[in-house]
Amino acid sequence: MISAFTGTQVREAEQPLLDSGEGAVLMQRAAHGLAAAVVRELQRRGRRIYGSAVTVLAGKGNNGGDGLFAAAKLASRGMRTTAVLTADAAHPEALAAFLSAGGRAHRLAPENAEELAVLTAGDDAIIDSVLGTGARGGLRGAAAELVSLLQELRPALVVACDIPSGVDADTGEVHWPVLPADVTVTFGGIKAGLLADPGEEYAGRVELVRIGIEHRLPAASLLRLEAPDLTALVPSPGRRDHKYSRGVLGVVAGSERYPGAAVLSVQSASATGAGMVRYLGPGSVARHVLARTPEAVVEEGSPGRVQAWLLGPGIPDPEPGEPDGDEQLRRVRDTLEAARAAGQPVVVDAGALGVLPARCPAHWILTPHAGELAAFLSRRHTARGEAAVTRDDVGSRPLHFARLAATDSGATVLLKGATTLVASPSGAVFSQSEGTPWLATAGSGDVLAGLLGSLAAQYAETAMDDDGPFAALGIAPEDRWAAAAAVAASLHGRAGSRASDGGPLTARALLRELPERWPAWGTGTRSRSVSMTGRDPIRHAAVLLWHIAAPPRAGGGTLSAT
Ligand SMILES: NC(=O)C1=CN([C@@H]2O[C@H](COP(=O)(O)OP(=O)(O)OC[C@H]3O[C@@H](n4cnc5c(N)ncnc54)[C@H](O)[C@@H]3O)[C@@H](O)[C@H]2O)[C@@H](O)CC1
Ligand SMILES: Nc1ncnc2c1ncn2[C@@H]1O[C@H](COP(=O)(O)OP(=O)(O)O)[C@@H](O)[C@H]1O
Ligand SMILES: [K+]
Repeated sequence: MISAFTGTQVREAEQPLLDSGEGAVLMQRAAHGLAAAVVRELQRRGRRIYGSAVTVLAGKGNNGGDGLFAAAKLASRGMRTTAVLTADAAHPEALAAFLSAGGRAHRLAPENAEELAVLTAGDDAIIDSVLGTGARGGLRGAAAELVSLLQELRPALVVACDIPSGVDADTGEVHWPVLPADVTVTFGGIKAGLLADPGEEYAGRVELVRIGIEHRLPAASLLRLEAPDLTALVPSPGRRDHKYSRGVLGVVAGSERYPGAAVLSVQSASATGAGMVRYLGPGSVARHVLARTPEAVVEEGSPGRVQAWLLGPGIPDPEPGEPDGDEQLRRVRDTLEAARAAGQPVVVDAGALGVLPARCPAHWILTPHAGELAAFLSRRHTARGEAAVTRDDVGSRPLHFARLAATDSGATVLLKGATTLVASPSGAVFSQSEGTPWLATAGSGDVLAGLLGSLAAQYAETAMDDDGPFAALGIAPEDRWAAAAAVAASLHGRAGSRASDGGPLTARALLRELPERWPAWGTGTRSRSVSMTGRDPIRHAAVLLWHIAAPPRAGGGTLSAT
């Protein structure tokens, strides 16, 4: 699992060492890691180190100090080094070290910004050390102009020091302009803003350099599941399990207008391990569902026992002033009441988001995209006389609004996007980013909803217990449903990347990829390996053994009929 921290958390962890006079040592470690990353990246690209040119854009704080010390180290390896000092001052010791290593320094001013941009853009590498965790707001004045020009000139390699300047280390909010990095070398702890959009988009590959403060860090502000976590968390049946004990999912989805969402979500749930799927909806939709998933059970009256519910895919939003006008929405409301009384987990998607009560339990998982989250929050805010929230607001501050929705409603909130964020009402957040933009295709969210519903049904009985797999990974009880949703987001993203293979994909192709790759999600997808905490090796071994013992599936096959 990858842990990420706010800038404040990292600074607080550093403080005792700064107080005891070890700041210079920390900075040397950071600079050493930064210089090594530049060398590695140039070598990866087949560039010689000796004689290549690197420019450091250095601000006046410690971030600039890191960059100047790193450039001094690169100068001593024979690189041609230039510093562009973006402020009226620079870290004095670092600048002295840089100059005595043979570096040349220019002071940036409005008059020379264009000339320096052209000079710098042709270099083999640029180090962005203008602003770090001490930034307030973004680049201004000549520094903003220089970076805007550099953006257009597309430098060969940009390595950001700690965080791309202009990205908020705590939230991932972006103050433009920002120079997009190929690599961000971050110190002491990964900054949360590197794993949340829009900041993540500017960070490139993230590398963590340990500087000796790691054991002082508090609980992470943001977590990301990795392949070994999925291995531990994806459910697999015990030898004596039967279809009811494996988890039964009830689905209220689809409408005359959008029958496909019911088809896809039921098929997805059925293909991803639920022991049984019970479908509730209009007869015409049920016929489509059965045509694709004959193993689903269509319920006409009150359904048999279920462990969890999926409500809402393909159900239109409630009409203003007439929330109960629609037959499916009435079912959703009734089911929500029954599920609350029974303590059942519920996945709430699309139209069902419009009929939620003011307070929900944490085992209800909402799955909005940015537009749906904006509408959800706006309904609540305007009812209290507060300002509405737009889709753009959510797009520029997704971490803030996902957290707000979770704390305000009490539910777990999975906000879909390029990076999917899952906020627990406790404030903890998971961030998963294994997908591909090709996943932005109609029906892809319905597949996610079915997958998450299926997992919720399988997790409902015992997985959240203190001797279950989430506890074994050190996940706090109040954050386990958020982790469950993160498992779904991760599997969905990985399946999407495989189904796409760099090209367009359909929701049907995504469906085929999910179960086929069930045992092998961990391999071959982009993952940022940093640190793993508290994995239970015994359970891990047991799961692996099950996968080894399971017969290989036929190529392209799914567990359900297609
Ligand atoms: N504290 C430490 O000992 C360590 C800190 N490290 C580095 O230090 C950085 C944090 O250093 P600082 O606290 O000096 O913070 P910064 O280097 O981010 O810069 C803060 C300085 O920039 C100014 N400033 C803030 N916002 C600005 C803006 N929008 N435009 C222009 N100037 C602005 C401030 O007035 C302040 O002088 C980290 O990101 C990391 O790179 C590392 O060297 C590891 C050890
Ligand atoms: N640019 C992107 N990169 C990666 N994944 C994306 C991107 N855009 C959307 N997705 C994913 O695709 C899915 C789309 O869901 P949704 O918007 O509900 O679509 P629909 O309602 O049409 O099924 C979500 O899982 C989301 O995270
Ligand atoms: K920086």
